[in-house]
This record gives sequence, structure tokens and C-alpha cells, in this order.
Amino acid sequence: MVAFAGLAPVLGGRPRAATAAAAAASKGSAGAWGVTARPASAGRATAIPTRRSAAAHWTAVATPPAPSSTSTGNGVGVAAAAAAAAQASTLEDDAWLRTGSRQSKIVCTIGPKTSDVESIAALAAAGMNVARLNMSHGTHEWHAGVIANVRTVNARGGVNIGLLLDTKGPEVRSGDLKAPIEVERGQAFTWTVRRDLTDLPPFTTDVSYDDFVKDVHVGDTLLVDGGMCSFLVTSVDGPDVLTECIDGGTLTSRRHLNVRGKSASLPAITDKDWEDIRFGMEQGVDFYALSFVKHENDVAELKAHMLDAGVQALVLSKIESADAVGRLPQILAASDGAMVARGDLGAEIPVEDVPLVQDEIVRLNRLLRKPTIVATHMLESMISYPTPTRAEVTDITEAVKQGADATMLSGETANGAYPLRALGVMNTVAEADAVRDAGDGRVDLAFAASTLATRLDATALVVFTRVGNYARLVSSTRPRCPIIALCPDAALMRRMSLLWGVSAFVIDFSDDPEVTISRAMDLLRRRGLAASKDTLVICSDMLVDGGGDADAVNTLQVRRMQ
Ligand SMILES: Nc1ncnc2c1ncn2[C@@H]1O[C@H](COP(=O)(O)OP(=O)(O)O)[C@@H](O)[C@H]1O
Ligand SMILES: C=C(OP(=O)(O)O)C(=O)O
Repeated sequence: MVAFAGLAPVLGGRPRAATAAAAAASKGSAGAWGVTARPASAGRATAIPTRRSAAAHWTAVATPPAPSSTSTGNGVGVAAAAAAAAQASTLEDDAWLRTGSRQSKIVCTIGPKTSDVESIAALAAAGMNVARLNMSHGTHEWHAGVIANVRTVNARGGVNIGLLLDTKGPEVRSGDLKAPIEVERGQAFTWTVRRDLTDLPPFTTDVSYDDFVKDVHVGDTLLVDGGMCSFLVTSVDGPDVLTECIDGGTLTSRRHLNVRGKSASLPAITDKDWEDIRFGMEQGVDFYALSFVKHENDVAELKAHMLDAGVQALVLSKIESADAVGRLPQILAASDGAMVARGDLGAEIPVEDVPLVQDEIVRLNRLLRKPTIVATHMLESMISYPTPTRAEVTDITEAVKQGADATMLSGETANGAYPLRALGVMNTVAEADAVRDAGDGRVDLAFAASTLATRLDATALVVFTRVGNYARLVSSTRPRCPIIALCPDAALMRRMSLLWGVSAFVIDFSDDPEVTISRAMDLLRRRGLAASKDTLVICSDMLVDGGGDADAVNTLQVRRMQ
């Protein structure tokens, strides 16, 4: 028999001495394949029985399927947060528990609705992992206040909120308005780079970038906030770009302007960005999200600057331009992580390509073991309404399932009507995916069994199953050798007749695992399914002590037929 250290050779009985440590660890929540670590049928409560063990449990299972960020420091932060919480948490138990079982992280943009210390504490308690400062808005003084408030909340204990400074970048924005302007289809509208903005005529607003007038041409489509309103350029006259409204809407202050299919001819890091980065370095923020990265050299420039200054913060590239999409592998390789900035991205590339690019960024970054934030419009309707659309919920679930390390809230938490509710929805939806994954924890074991069986050229993969689930999971991994499913009753055996690759048989499950295995081998021999010296891969999850989840042990063994 080839036994696996740390995996209990248990079928129906107590763990043997060799596996006692693993079983003990599973009770304490870490390490072993006990169901306490990744519960097979667990609801939230059984996954995390107490606050103390919740912290340890979370540390044990926090690593996503593809290693993401430990090398860049994120994982260390997670562990530190968990350890800190295990020692002393000033948060309510249920707040810790609610954030404790979610594996993907949540970035919240801090804005006028959420900048005071108690709002930040409430966001932290509701599951915020990273606070985002958008340098397109607010003064350094305002952002310094937010940073101080985040630090106050961190210092209270129990949470570990990271600080992300998002540069304005070479984005083009409309100017400040005294009041929103309603624009209807067909309305003539002027965008100006005039210096003197006093007494602008109606249906006119300024634009933040002087060369705007050089970059746009007659026939271009001007998108406001990625297409919430759009305008056709009809002429360019000195400092004024004259347009006609195609899709109407309400224009508010400092809106995004994109010319469909074109990037502004500004450098990726503008003078304002350098000032903001200096501010961030003084303040010691943890992450920089670099807007409108076009080339890996943009990232290298910032990283070299930080190296010179002895700053260890991480640089995340915001993928939001057609240029960046064209150089994804190089840009991601140069960065510490990425943000899928779907707002501007959807204005620069066809909107139907955005999900494909998102998928590719998450996939590449998982291969590179670097984190990805999926951002923008995740719960957009909750800026105004107390419940999300079903499509928004699906969007979050899809991002989490893809393996995004984090999902982000923008206007929802910055200036929406329901910041905490929006975060609550994102938390619950992302957590639901984690719980579902946790419920399928044996999938990993099934895959491992399947891989082993193939590599070892096993004669059969034997799975002991009481209700058929384990056989179904093993079957879904499509091993190359036959799957022999052994169960205690004939009705279940029949139900398994539909499962790919499975031959099901009934045997008596003994309290002694060795007896059960020996019965299984007899059956295989009798049926001509295996002969003496053949290799078998055996997996099971049997209850020990006849107890609940806490007494279940998953095992994976390689044995030779006697
Ligand atoms: N620091 C801030 N000061 C004032 N308003 C802010 C701030 N941060 C965000 N907001 C508001 O919240 C909205 C949504 O935030 P975000 O998505 O980060 O901005 P944008 O889409 O404008 O880049 C912004 O458009 C702005 O109205
Ligand atoms: C996240 C984005 O960037 P910002 O909010 O800074 O425009 C985006 O465009 O999706």
C-alpha cells in the first residue's frame, strides 16, 4: 500500500494514529481535508463555528484556486488581518463572520457619502477590504482626511483595510457645472477649452484637456460616461467643439468624455498624476491604480520611481484603453496586478468585447499569480435604488467565479443613496459563491484522485459514496480508468447508472475501514475488475465517531490489490 502522509486511511472508523494530527488540525480548523476545513454540506454557520476558529479557518482556506497574491503581499495582509482578529476584535462577531467566509475581496470607492470615520468603520464592518481614493475628484486635504479615517478604523482592530490611490490619468472630463443640464436628441451642444469660463452660453461646458480640440474630428462620436449620452461632432471652431446630441440625458459635473475608438494623446502619467503619486507616497498608500496605461513602460516608469524613493506599494494597471488591450501580456507582466476598468474600456473598444477582455485579464493574471480587480457598474442601479438588478447580481457572481481577486464599488459607495446596502449585496453575492465553492470542496479531492489514477495508470478509481455525491464529483472529472462506486443500497446504485464512467455496486460499509476496503477488493476480484497487485486509487469521505460534519474525514489513498 502507498499511503499518503497526512490523509487519513479511514472508512467508517476512527482516524488511525498516522492521521491523528491531521484530524486534530481539522478540528482546530486548519490544514486537513476534514469537512470542518472545507465543509461538504455546510451552511455558513457550520463553516465558521466560532469567531476564534473563524479567523483560523479563513486563513486556512483564503487562498483562491490559482495562487494570486501572496508574493505581492496581499496574502500576508489577509493572514495578518485574520490573526489580528483572532486576538482582539472590536467588531461585532457577526460582522467578522460575514466577511470571514468570503474569499474574493471588495474595493469601495470613498466619496462624499462615506468619507467620515464612522461611515468608513461601517463599510469595514460590512466587508470593505480596500478603500479607493479616486484622484479625479477631491483635494489632497480631503483625501488625507479619508486616509486618516481609514487608519483610525484599522487601529481599532479587527480589520485591515488597504488604501488604493487611483490616478486621474490622461482622462478627459467635462467641467464643473452649477446645475445639471438636461440634453435632448438633436440639441446643439458646445464643448470648449476656452480659458475664460465666465458667462458660458447655455448648452456649453468646458473640457479638462486643451488638446481635445486637436484630437477630435468632424464625424467623431463623443461619449459621456461611456455612452450615457452621446454627441456627433459637427465642427471644430478654434477652442470650441460643436456637436449635436445623438442620445440625450442629464449632464452633471466632471463627467468622463471619450471619443469612440480613440485615446487622448496625453502621456499615461500626467503632471497632476505625479503630484498625486507624491502625495500618496507621503501618505504611505498601499496600492496605485494607474489609469489609462498604454504600454508596459508606463508601469516600469512608476515602479522605478517608487524603487528610487524606497516605496514598496504595488502598482495595478487599469486596463481601459484599446492600446492597453493590444499589449495585455506585456502590461500585466510589468504590473503587480490589474483593474478591469470597464467604464472607459467600454467606450474605447466595442462594448461586446468588454466581457471577453475581462475574462482574458483575469485568466492571464491568475497564470501570473497577480490580483485582478473587476470594476465599474457592478451595482450601478443601487446608486439610486435599494435593490440590485438580477443582471448586476449575476455580474458579480461571474466575476467571482472567473477568479477575480476583487470586485469594486464606485459611485455606489462614493455618492450613492445606499452605500452600505450596496456593499451588503456585493458581500452576500460574493460570499454565496464562496459558500457554493466550499460546498464543492471535494471537487479538488476528486480532481486529485482522477489525476493520480491517470498518472499511476491505476486499474480503477474506487469511490465510497453514501448518497452518490462523491461518485458524481469523481465522474465529472472524467478520469481515464473505470470508476467503481460502492454504496450501501441498491436504489442509490441504480441512480448512479446515469453517471459517466461509473460502475456502481452495493457493499456493506463496516465500522472498520480496513474491513470495508477488504470487502471492496473482494468484489473487484470476484467481478474480474481488478487482480492481485493492480493499483487502485481509493477516495471516500466517511463519518467517524458517527458524528456530524466535525467528525468526517476525506481520504485519498493509493493501494495495491492483495
Ligand atoms: N473624492 C470625491 N469627491 C467628490 N466626489 C467623488 C469623490 N470620489 C467619487 N466621487 C463621486 O462619485 C462618483 C463615482 O465615483 P467613481 O466611479 O470613482 O468616479 P468616476 O466615474 O467619476 O471616475 C464620481 O463621479 C463623483 O461624482
Ligand atoms: C474604474 C474606472 O476608472 P475611473 O472610475 O477612474 O474613471 C473605469 O473607467 O471603469
